Amino acid sequence: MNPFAPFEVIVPCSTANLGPGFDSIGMAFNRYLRLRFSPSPTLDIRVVNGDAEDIPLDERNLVIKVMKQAFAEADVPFFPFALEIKNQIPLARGLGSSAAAIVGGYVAVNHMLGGRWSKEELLWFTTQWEGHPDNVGASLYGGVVVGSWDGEQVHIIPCPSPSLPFLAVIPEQALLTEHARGVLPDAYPKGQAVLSSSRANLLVAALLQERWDLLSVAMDDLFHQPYRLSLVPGLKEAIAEAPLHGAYGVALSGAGPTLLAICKDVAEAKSYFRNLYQKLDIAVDLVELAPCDTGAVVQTIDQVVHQGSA
Ligand SMILES: Nc1ncnc2c1ncn2[C@@H]1O[C@H](COP(=O)(O)OP(=O)(O)O)[C@@H](O)[C@H]1O
Ligand SMILES: N[C@@H](CCOP(=O)(O)O)C(=O)O
Repeated sequence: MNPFAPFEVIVPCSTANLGPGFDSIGMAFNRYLRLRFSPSPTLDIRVVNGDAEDIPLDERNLVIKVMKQAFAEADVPFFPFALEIKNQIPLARGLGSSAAAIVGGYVAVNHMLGGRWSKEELLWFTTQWEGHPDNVGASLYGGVVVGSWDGEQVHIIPCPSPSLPFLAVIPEQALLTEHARGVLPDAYPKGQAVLSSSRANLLVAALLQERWDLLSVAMDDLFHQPYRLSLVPGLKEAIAEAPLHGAYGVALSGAGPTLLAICKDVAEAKSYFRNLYQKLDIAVDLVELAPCDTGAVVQTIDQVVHQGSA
C-alpha cells in the first residue's frame, strides 16, 4: 500500500458547444464531482451520495480506468486506495459527467505523484481520452474555454464567464453521448459549414463584447443540433420560442438531452420551459446554474491546491 495523506478532488460540471462551438467551446458551472481518496490495502469504491447509482464500483469504473491509464503514462504501478464518490452532476444528461470523471482521475493521479504534470499536460491527456477539449477544458480551467484539438495538439484559451443567469432544463431520460455522436454526419455541405462556423465566430465575439442581443442568432447551430432533434423532444420548439420567453439564447447542452438557456428573465424562462415539457409529458428538473471560474482543485486537510503549474 502506498502511503498518501487523504485528499479530495473537486471538479465542476460543464456545458459544451453553446450551439455552434461544437467540440470547441465549454463552460464550467457550480455542480461538482467530489472524489475523496484515502489509503487502503484494497480498492474500495463507495458512492456516498448523489447521482452515481448506476456506476460500477470496481475496476470498470471510469475514474479507475482513467487512473490506471494515468499511472501507466507515468510508468508507475497502480496501487489500491479507498475512493468515496459524491456526485452532483447528473449522468448522461449533457453536463459533462464523464469529462469530470476523466479530469478527476488525472488530477488525482497527478496529486498522488507529487504534481509531475503541468495543467497543459493534464489538458492533453484528458482531451485525448475524451476526444474533444470542450468539457475537459472547462472542468480543468473553469470559466468559458475556447479550444481546438486536431488529434495531436490541443489549444485552449480560457475566457471570463458571462455574468448572466443560466438555466439548465434537465430531462429525466438519459442520453449517452456516444449515441448522440453516432447520429452526426461525416461531412457537411460547404454553405452549411460556412454558416455554422460564422455563427461560432459571432458567438465568441458576442460573449467577449457582451452583445447578449446577438446570442439567439450566434447560438443557432448547424453542426449538430439539427441531427439530434429526434433524440431530444422539445429542442426544436425551444430554439424557436425560448428567445421570446426570457432567454437571450438556448442550446443543447453538450450532446443533450439537457437544454441550456442563457437568460434575461430567468422566472419567465422557467415558466416557458415548465409549460413546454408539461405539454410534451416529459419530467424535467429546472436548475439555475452559476458559472464556476475555478477549475478542478485538490483539497487536503488544510489547503486548496489549484491544479497544474500555470
Ligand atoms: N463519477 C463517475 N464515476 C464513474 N463513471 C462515471 C462518472 N460520471 C460519469 N461516468 C460514466 O460516464 C457515463 C456518462 O457519460 P456520457 O454519456 O459522456 O454523458 P455526460 O458526460 O454528458 O454525462 C456514465 O454512464 C458513466 O458510465
Ligand atoms: N461536443 C460534444 C460534447 C459532449 O458533451 P456531453 O456532456 O454530452 O458528454 C458533443 O456535442 O458531442
